[in-house]
Amino acid sequence: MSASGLDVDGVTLTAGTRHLVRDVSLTARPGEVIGLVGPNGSGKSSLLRAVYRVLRPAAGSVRVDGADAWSLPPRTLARTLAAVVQEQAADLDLTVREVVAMGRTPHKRLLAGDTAEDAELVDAALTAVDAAALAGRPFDRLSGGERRRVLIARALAQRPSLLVLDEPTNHLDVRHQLGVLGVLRRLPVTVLVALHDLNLAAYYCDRLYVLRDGGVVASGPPGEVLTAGLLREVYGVSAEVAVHPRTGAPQVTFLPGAD
Ligand SMILES: Nc1ncnc2c1ncn2[C@@H]1O[C@H](COP(=O)(O)OP(=O)(O)OP(=O)(O)O)[C@@H](O)[C@H]1O
Repeated sequence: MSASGLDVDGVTLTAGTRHLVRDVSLTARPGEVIGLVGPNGSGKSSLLRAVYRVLRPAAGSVRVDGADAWSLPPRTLARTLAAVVQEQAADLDLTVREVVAMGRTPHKRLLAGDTAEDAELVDAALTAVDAAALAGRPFDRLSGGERRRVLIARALAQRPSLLVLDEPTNHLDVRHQLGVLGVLRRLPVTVLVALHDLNLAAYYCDRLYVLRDGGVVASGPPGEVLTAGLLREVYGVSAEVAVHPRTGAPQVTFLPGAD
C-alpha cells in the first residue's frame, strides 16, 4: 500500500443555480488523516463527491498525486481511490465475502477469478473491521452497523492509496467506532473523512477542515482548530475544550443550557 497526495483547489459545486460548495481548497499530504467537520448541510458530502468523482466541479480542480482526478481513466482512479459513502445501495443476493471481494475488481483482468492473494486481502479486510464472522451471511440481511463495517472492508480490500469516507462511524457502536477509526489511522494511506463526532475527529485526525455554508472557515491541527469560540461561531453551541490528560487530544465538552 502507498499513500497519495490530494489537492483540492478552488472547488465550487453547484446544483442548478444553487451553490453547494464555494471556492474550497484542501490538501492532504501522503499518509495524512484529514477530517472534514461542520454542521448539517455545510457541504461535507458534496465536497467528498467531487473527490470520488460523482459531482463534477463547476470551477476548480481535484488532483490526486498531481493528476486531475476528473481526467483519469476510471480504472486507474479505482486502483487509487476507494470511497465509503452514505448512500451505498445494498447489493442484493451477495454474501458478505462476495461484497468485500468486489473491492478487488479494479486490480483484475476482465473475468479473472480470485487469486490466493485476493482471498488473503479479503480475509484481512474482514478481520480489520471485526466482520470475519459475518463472511457467509447475506449482505442484505445485516444490521446497519454490520453493513457499514462490511462496506469499509470492501474499501480496504481495494487497497487504495487514498480513502474517502463519509461518516464511516454512522450506525457503529462505540467499540466499532474506535476499531474502524483505529484501523484507518494505522493504514499507510491517505484518508479524507467526514465526521460529526468532534472528539473522534480530534483524536484520530492529523488536521481538520471546518466547513460552514459551503466554505472552509478554519483548518489546521485539531488542537488549534477546535476552540470554544469556533464551536460557538460554527455550531452555535457552548462548549469547553481541554487537552485530555491521558490522550493528549483536545476534548470537547458540550454545555447545553449554558447560554
Ligand atoms: N443535488 C442537490 N440539489 C440541491 N441541493 C443539494 C444537492 N445536494 C446537496 N444539496 C444541498 O447542499 C448543501 C450541502 O449538502 P451536503 O450533503 O454536502 O452537506 P453535509 O455537510 O454533508 O451535511 P450532513 O452533515 O447533513 O450530512 C445542503 O444544503 C443540501 O441540501
